Amino acid sequence: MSEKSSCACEHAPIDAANDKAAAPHNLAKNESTGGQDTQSLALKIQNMDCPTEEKLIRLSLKTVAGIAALDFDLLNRILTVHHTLSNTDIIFSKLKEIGMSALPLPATTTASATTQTQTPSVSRRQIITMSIAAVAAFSSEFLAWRGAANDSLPVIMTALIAVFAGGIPTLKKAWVALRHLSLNIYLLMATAVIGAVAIGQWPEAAVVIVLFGIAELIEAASLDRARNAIAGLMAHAPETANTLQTNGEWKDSPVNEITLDQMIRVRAGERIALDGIVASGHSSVDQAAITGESMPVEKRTGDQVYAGTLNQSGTLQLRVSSLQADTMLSRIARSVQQAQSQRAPTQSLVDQFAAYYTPVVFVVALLIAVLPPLLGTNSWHDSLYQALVLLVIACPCALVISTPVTVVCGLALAAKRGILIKGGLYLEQGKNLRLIALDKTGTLTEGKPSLTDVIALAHLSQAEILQIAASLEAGSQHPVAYAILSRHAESGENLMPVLHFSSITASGVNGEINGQRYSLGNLRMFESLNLTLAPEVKKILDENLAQLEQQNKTVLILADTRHVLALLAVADKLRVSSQTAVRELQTMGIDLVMLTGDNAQTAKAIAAQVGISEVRSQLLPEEKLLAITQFSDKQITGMVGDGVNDAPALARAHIGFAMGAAGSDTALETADVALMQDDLRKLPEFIRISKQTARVLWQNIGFAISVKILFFALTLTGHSSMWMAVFADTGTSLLVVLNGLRLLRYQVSSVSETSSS
Ligand SMILES: Nc1ncnc2c1ncn2[C@@H]1O[C@H](COP(=O)(O)OP(=O)(O)OP(=O)(O)O)[C@@H](O)[C@H]1O
Ligand SMILES: [Cu+]
Repeated sequence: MSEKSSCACEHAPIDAANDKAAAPHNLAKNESTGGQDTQSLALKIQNMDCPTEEKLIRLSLKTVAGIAALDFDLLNRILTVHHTLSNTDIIFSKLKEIGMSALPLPATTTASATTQTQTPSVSRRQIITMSIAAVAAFSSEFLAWRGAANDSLPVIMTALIAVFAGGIPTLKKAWVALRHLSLNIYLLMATAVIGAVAIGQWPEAAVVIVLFGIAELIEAASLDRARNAIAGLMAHAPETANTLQTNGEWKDSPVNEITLDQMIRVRAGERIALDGIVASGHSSVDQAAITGESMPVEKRTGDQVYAGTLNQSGTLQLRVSSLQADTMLSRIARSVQQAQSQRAPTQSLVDQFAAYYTPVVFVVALLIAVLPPLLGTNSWHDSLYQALVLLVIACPCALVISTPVTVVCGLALAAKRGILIKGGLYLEQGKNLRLIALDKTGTLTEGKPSLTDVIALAHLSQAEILQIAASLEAGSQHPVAYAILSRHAESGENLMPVLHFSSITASGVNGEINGQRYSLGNLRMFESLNLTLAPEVKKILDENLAQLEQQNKTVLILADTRHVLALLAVADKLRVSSQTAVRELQTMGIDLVMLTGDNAQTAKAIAAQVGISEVRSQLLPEEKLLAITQFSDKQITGMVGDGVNDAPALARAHIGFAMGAAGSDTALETADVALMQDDLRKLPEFIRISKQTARVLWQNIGFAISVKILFFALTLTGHSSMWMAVFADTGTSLLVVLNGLRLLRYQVSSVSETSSS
């Protein structure tokens, strides 16, 4: 065998490198195509189930010039071909050659493909023919056991029926593999069966191939379940919605025909079909499908509601705010789907192991077949038989299949709980987190501060101060601006026009109102103005500043070009859940550090309230980034933020968590792990899911390897038979898949949940 024999079975490990290149973000331009625009063709391949088929497809498409990369999503049976071809017919004919029929999918709807109900992998016909094969195979074995010769006519006849009814798909796939000089489980099976026949072991041949066929069917059926774990996330949104027609009547229409800004009506007890803004009505909505949060949320006019969530009490009229493919629910499904097509580290490890394991066993089998008879220590017949048994256990199937199934189930479990993980890598790394840096505003606190004090230090009245401050803040997105603007809105006054507005990150805002230049911001900003203050003003300013900070408030200074005009103070509330989360994380042995742009006094006070001892305050965004860089050089570091102006720090951390992702697109996109709910307790929950996934992963790997070792030993000492090996091999595959699926039912019970409910 050529270089291909190094990747004998299943998941072709040589392709691990290609997979990196095929990751969607690296694809925009492909070097090998000289910068030409690469197009993507998404194909649904109904009979692409198993990693072996991935290998075959790669081999067969490798020869086509103009194909840049291949993306495999085996679980959803979607192959994405990135190419520069003007005519894609060649792809279809190449696939046909290896017995695969491909159906093109519109490139943008790969996500909604998950929403379609999948045709089950195992048809009724397959079950019936397999049953016939099973009966025939066991009759053959039975006849032989009752004393008929292994190569007597009735035994051969029943064995042949078994092979024809149950073995044809296996033999066919083996033939394709042979033609492409690739060694896979089907070829091994076929070799074993033909070998058995050659040495006159007809019943053995029949039983082996039928057992293998049955196991393949069961495995396909259980993979369906893993597949549905993700499709199940999408099953929640209804396919039709009650929409307002132009003639004023309400009519049910299919969701994919509904356009933006159309009005839809959702009655109590119905699921919402599309994302929208409540236009009228009042109800409580169960948002578990999106946030994993079990408590219903009150919704009234102006509130955002999501597709897939359950309207519990009143009728709601909504203005549709996103099309079916763009709903939060679709984006979650798409994100999980993308996550699972990227290989997790353990998977690459396992693939690498498989790359060595199989050829080694193959060589050993060869030696066992040839050496003892040549040395005269064993007969040709027995040696050949032993070698064939070894071939059966040469297949690392169980090992290779268990990892992706387990990871997918872990991802699906987390998604169900409102934790969106962007790749198996983060799921695996979660358990290794040693330090987590937390942003203060919007992460530990609610991020919705309210204005508590307005202290005039010059000639302006409180109302005038508020009006100037609010006008300046109108152009800012900062939570502080929100506090000032919402207080101003209550006064009913108008905002004044601002010229030359600028907003300085982590400092404040400035601009010109009625010909006068003003600035509003923290002490840093004020000091940069370099005002010379009269000693008595300076004294009053310092006293007030100290006093407000003593009360743990964030203080802003309003000044014009010559005078300090006022102090404004805002205070933010700690989230109730933060304290519990902090305690849980500390119990897990994780160090916590609070990073904030706010003043030292307030920062320290908030940290003390939640129980965090290490605080870094008055940080600029680049200083936050620097801190994260230092932390992550030393240990596995996580960073939690809202994703708005801490995106670089989130990206630098090993795992960047964004809070409240259901409300913010940036958060959803920048984070490695998006917590859909504004609840820090999702963090320990994520770590627990990560630990449980790792546990199942290693159980599976340990189990699969032990069975292999056991059979290796049994075979070398002449204690195993071929059907035992098949049984062990396929049985192991099955058990590891089922063990992986168990994750879906894992109860992520947490201390905080039981104590707070
Ligand atoms: N638009 C603004 N108006 C007034 N002051 C501002 C504005 N933006 C920032 N500041 C001041 O700069 C400080 C630092 O801001 P920054 O956004 O870095 O951190 P933060 O929101 O206070 O806290 P965290 O870093 O925990 O999110 C704020 O505490 C506030 O005093
Ligand atoms: Cu295999």
